[in-house]
Amino acid sequence: MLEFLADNWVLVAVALGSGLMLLWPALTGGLAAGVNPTQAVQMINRDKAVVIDVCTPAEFAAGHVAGARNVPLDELATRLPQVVKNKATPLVLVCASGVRSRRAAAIAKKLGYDKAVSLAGGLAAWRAASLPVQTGG
Ligand SMILES: O=S(=O)([O-])[S-]
Repeated sequence: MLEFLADNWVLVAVALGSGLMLLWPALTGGLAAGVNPTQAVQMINRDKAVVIDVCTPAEFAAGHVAGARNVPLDELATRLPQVVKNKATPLVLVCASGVRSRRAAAIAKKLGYDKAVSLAGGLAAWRAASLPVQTGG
């Protein structure tokens, strides 16, 4: 165990870091920071929310929230209305760690998607919560 920690201190540091990032929204407060993975799952299951991954296609192929659609951030404004026609649809925006998805949620709201939220902590938080991740385009 100790040997594992010593050999894999980078992994340990990343795990601690992502743990802190999970806490961060709670500390900084509010929905502006986005929803946590549990809240996102509830939105998906209960409200039939659509998950939009705003990463690049390469990042998306390497791993994404199961069932997510890929609309890279720089194409969001033009492509989102084609991908999700009904603006009343709840959206969960996801990226690697929550920075781009926050911007994406703001863009989606401006486009009229009032129920757009960002997954705080991004795919890292999703993985940390042991939720399903898919690979491939
Ligand atoms: O995915 S990220 O924009 O948070 S680095």
